[in-house]
Amino acid sequence: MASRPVVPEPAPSPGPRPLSDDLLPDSIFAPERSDGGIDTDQERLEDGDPLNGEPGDRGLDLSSKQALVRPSREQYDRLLRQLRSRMEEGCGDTIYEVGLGSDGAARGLGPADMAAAVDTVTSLCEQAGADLVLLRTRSEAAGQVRDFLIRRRVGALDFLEVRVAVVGNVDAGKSTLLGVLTHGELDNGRGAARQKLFRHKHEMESGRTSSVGNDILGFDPQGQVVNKPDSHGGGLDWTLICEQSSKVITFIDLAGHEKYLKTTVFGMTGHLPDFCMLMVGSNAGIVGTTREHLGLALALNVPVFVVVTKIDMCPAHILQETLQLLQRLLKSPGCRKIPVLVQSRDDVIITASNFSSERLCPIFQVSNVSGQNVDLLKVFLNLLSSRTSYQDDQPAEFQIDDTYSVPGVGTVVSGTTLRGLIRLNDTMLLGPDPLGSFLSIAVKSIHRKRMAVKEVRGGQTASFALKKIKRSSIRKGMVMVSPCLHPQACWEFEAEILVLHHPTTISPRYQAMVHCGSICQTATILTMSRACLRTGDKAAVRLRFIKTPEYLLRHQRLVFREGRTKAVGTITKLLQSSNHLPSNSKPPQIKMQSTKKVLPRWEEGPLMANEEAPTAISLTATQNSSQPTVPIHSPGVSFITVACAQNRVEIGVRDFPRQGSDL
Ligand SMILES: Nc1nc2c(ncn2[C@@H]2O[C@H](COP(=O)(O)OP(=O)(O)OP(=O)(O)O)[C@@H](O)[C@H]2O)c(=O)[nH]1
Repeated sequence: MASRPVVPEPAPSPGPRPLSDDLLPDSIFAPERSDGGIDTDQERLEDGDPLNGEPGDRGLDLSSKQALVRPSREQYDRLLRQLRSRMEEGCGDTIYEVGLGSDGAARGLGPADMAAAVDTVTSLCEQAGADLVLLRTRSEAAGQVRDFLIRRRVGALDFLEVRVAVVGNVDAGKSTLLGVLTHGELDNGRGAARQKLFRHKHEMESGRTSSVGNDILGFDPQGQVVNKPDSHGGGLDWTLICEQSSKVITFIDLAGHEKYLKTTVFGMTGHLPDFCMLMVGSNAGIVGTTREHLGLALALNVPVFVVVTKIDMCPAHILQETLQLLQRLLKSPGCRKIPVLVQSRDDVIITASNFSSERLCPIFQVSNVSGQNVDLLKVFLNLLSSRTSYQDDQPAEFQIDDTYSVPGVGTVVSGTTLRGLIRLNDTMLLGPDPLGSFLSIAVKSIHRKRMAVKEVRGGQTASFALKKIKRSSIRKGMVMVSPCLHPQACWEFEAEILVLHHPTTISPRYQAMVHCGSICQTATILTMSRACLRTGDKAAVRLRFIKTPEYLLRHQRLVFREGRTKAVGTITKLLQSSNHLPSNSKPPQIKMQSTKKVLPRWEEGPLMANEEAPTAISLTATQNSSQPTVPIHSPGVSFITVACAQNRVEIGVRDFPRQGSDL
């Protein structure tokens, strides 16, 4: 560790700088300041985002560029706390500027001061368990300014994870760019690079992505790409990549064609992307689903960056036209973005440092055939930080976005850990089933990106092998949560929605698909705060799922969609808890298995038999009982059959007075 300089001078702390005009790269996209285009200092402070490090430091003089040159012991400690908190905010990494202050003094440090400041930063990184990589050095009025990437050191089986959803119209070059990035080989302009990514035969034949695909790109602590395709099959060894990486970018490759829109919406909501990479073919321009995909990212508050492809084959004036159209679209009142054309490594560092503001929208221009600017995109990807910060002490929640049956392993579920920590052999509650119940389940093994691990944290994707459960019992949209959360499923909820598009009017009883996290189920509008809704209208609505109850959270974003009709919104209230059948449904066929060996008992609960004449009824189940607690085939009792443990169990449903539970 470098020695700690101790000289009593005011210690500033180089925190994230608000973007100023002179920092913006020269761009055809001059940011509009009239609509508050760039965050001012005042805005940032009002947002609760301190100008320099911790809020507690605000009253101290932390503004001098000399801060890192000769800090006192107390100042050093404060700088260390500030660095740790910035790394936490950045989910493991942060960009650190040396030689800049916010006190108005001329920028830059002389050689001796710069060397001392770098010593201090190196020492701080040692203390914080982080690696330091120089990103760039630039000359300013009073000397040099250096930008460093500081990244938390990770263990052999750990890596920082960032998810990027890849969207854009058909033929924009999405799969091709991912092939080029992850396999390190350029395209031939006729679809060679994308072949390695397609998962289905029909995709190989048609050249169209139809499913949600995952590809990974690993970076070592120095920011070098670690992906090395196998020389025989051209496949990637995910385990090797994860072992060598300090950061892994997971690309969620989504379909461009309109007929796969449902899958694309599911990818954007269910896979929880940190960022959205919108791809635009420079020759085709803003066509097809481009606007729709951009709108979806904006509706879900996912920061967007744009990659314009095929610049090798596009005449200059068409490229300019596409870029100008993009500028207009991004600056329009519906988007309110600040487009920034990225043309150099400096531009990359500036835009990456300020990208988390969600207002900035970097635009890259690349060729997958010549490889032009692909390296700039790689540098940018390495600098992206996850947006999901985690705390291990929160109760764990995991949302399931896919299920598998793996020979020799059994049932496997994949998805995203929303919060908390899940360890091997932990017991979680899996559900809800069609009756809104949750089942106790043990985690047999855990994989992150095909690599066996012992635990996963909030913000990380993972696959769990589960004990004693059939794949058919699990569906996308279910969750696994910590038992201490006492999860409840709900049939009905209230949401504030904004109608983005509808050809006519929406009124009560209208049905559409609700996408919320990995939930994807039709719901009916029961009531609305307005008589009818048209494009652009906002309303509070009450919705009811038509098939099964779901596990929802207040403040979750949702997309309400049917054909070209789209609304977005936020859940404001959860209305009904579990064990409520939908008003118009038959008793569901339950496939869930119970691992409990205890004899199921009568359970009280108000099930809605039908909406007109709600009747309190009750359920009973017997498991290999020679003396069932209820005469099973008595008149007036209807039956459904459920699987319960390894045995068939009959559940009788009949009219049953609320008070008389002593059957
Ligand atoms: N010349 C040139 N061709 C490109 C470039 N990028 C992609 N292509 C070609 O464009 C075609 C379409 O690329 P894809 O990667 O399949 O497009 P996509 O956006 O994934 O399309 P969907 O999967 O249908 O949504 C392929 O033939 C590629 O070879 C590029 O930068 N330059």
